[in-house]
Amino acid sequence: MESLLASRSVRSSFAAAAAAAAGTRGCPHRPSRVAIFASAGARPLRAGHRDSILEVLAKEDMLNATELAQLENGKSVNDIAASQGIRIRRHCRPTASLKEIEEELGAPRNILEKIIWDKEIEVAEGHAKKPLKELTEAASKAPPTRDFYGALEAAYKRNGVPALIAEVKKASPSRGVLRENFNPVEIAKAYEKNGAACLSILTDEKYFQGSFENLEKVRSSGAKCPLLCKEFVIDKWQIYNARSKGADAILLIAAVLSDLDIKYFLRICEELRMTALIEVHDEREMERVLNINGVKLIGINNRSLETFVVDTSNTKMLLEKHGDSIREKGILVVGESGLFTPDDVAYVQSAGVSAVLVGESLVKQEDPGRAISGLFGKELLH
Ligand SMILES: O=P(O)(O)OC[C@@H](O)[C@@H](O)c1c[nH]c2ccccc12
Repeated sequence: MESLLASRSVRSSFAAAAAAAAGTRGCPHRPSRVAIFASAGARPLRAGHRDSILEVLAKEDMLNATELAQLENGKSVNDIAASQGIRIRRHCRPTASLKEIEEELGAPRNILEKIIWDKEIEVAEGHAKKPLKELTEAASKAPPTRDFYGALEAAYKRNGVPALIAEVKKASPSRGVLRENFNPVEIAKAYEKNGAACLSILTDEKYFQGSFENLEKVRSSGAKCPLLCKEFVIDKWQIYNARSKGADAILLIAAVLSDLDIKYFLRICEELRMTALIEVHDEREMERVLNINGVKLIGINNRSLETFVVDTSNTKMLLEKHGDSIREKGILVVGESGLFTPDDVAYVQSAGVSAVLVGESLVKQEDPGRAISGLFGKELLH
């Protein structure tokens, strides 16, 4: 499997084969991806069909790791995910109507699956508007990244309380609109002034009322903190897009991504010098992620993205079990969601987190900057 991830050599040999296949020349970008997706979800592809699609996709550098494995082994993307305990399915049909998708897979099982099904369509549209090649060029010209991991580590040492990743978040599917009068740059500046180590910018529009425009605005406003792009990443296109708009770090959600995709996306992050925050929610996801080399930052989400239930004891439970191997590997842990009081912060700190990711309890207050000292019970120093 590891050889699949040697993406450059795999891709260049595929690309050479594809270049020889005159019939594929000039093949429009989107239909080729659609062709694979049309049969990627549930059924393996016929060998001949598979090989020609593989050539086209490889030529255009459009495969993610799990798709490549699926094409090579004849296993469906959803089978590969399910074998790792992933409950979120892909429809792999970005041009189909919701009705057609639901005829095949039934209704989405939960909100996270719904978000991902919409994201598949959004990403396909993004590909069509801005080919990957354009984005990789833009990403290579973006100003250098800031050290997200280093900023968290330093802030924890400096303040003796978990470093703060303060989230610029207008709304969420579980809580609705959190702040009517929402100015992302003002909020980001207030967070920074009051000691946030890093900022998290929600970019999902449909469910969180975020945007890449917000990310760009905060980056160009003179904010110095490293920025996390808070997205539902399912495709490397999104990582290059985030980098080209100034992100220093990106969220990867283990409930959504197969091991192979996490490994592949980690490589891309490394290449772009970005930090990956890998989010887990349960025991199985934690075990999977701890078996992946190169993971430096793990977020434990106290909120289930499938049921919205928030339970901070989740962080404690997972760290009681895995704290030793996490420390051995030098991984920093971020406690995510549902933190409102100094007691909440102290609780996750005693469980072993070095950083916290907080949105609602800050953004809902009149002055989100001042809310920081309320959350920690003291002022944070820069
Ligand atoms: O607003 P809260 O409860 O403080 O949570 C912030 C952050 O943890 C939450 O927004 C979050 C954590 N993981 C996510 C994944 C996608 C979207 C949002 C999230």
